[in-house]
Amino acid sequence: MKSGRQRAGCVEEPGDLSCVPRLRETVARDARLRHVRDLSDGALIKFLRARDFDVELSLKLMVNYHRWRSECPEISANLHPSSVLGLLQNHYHGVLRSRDQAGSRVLFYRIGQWNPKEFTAYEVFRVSLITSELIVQETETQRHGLKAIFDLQGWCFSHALQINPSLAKKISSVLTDSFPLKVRGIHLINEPLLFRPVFAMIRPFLPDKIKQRVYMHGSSYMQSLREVFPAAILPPEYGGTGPPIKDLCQEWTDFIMRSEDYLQRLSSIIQFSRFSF
Ligand SMILES: Cc1c(C)c2c(c(C)c1O)CC[C@@](C)(CCC[C@H](C)CCC[C@H](C)CCCC(C)C)O2
Repeated sequence: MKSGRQRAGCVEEPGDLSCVPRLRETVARDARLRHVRDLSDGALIKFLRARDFDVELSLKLMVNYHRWRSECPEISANLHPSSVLGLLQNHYHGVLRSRDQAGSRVLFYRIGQWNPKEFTAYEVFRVSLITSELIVQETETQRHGLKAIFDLQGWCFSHALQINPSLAKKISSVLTDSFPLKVRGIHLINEPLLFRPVFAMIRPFLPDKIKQRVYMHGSSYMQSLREVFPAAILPPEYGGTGPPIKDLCQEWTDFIMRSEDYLQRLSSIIQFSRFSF
């Protein structure tokens, strides 16, 4: 039997939107989140969708999200894109124009375009955080999560040196329980032997669920990547028939730059609040 709300046509997904006021009350009563100002439906629902409408788990995710941000000001205090424009202009990162067959957003990162003499790992991390904050606003992404392609061509010793155990921990917590996005797949391509010790540092912190979603494709990745993503959405450089990498990077950089004001607002909320954990 359909519920009243379904009949009225308000529920457009299996999750229960009546959870929103319940989460709002729980957050309002929680001392750890007393500095959180935005308790709008939109702000709460992304945490609920990320945890399949379990209020307890959504609350935990919210606490972790705010704690992570306050503990990592080097990454999250200034989300203004001007600080990472050089990376974006060097075509380090882009997002595919179309979602995959599961409705996931598909992001790609090209390590070879990161010059570690110019940008620290924290700044590189910030690029991911910026994109995550932008795509988490999309309802479809809240529902179907993201997949990331890491092209590790050009990974060298100077990159490896930047990844210390503390950063490895930050990477694993953002993948696991500190950001309201469902990570549906991490696809590593062109990974050199030199990447193994770095992944060995991150791996122990990952729960089995995420570990199982990390795929190593090696250097003959074209075939196996096309088994994961439709050729029509992949750029030709990765064996697809979609738009080329440079167009995708340009489009996403333009989108990030147009979102400057929103990102600036997000950072100031974090900068001026005092979280006490
Ligand atoms: C919300 C969210 C964030 C914020 C995010 C990622 C994903 C999937 C997210 O959902 C993936 C990338 C990461 C963790 C930033 C990584 C930054 C570092 C400095 C890049 C260096 C290269 C890594 C050593 C390559 C392997 C990483 C995978 C095992 C994730 O940032």
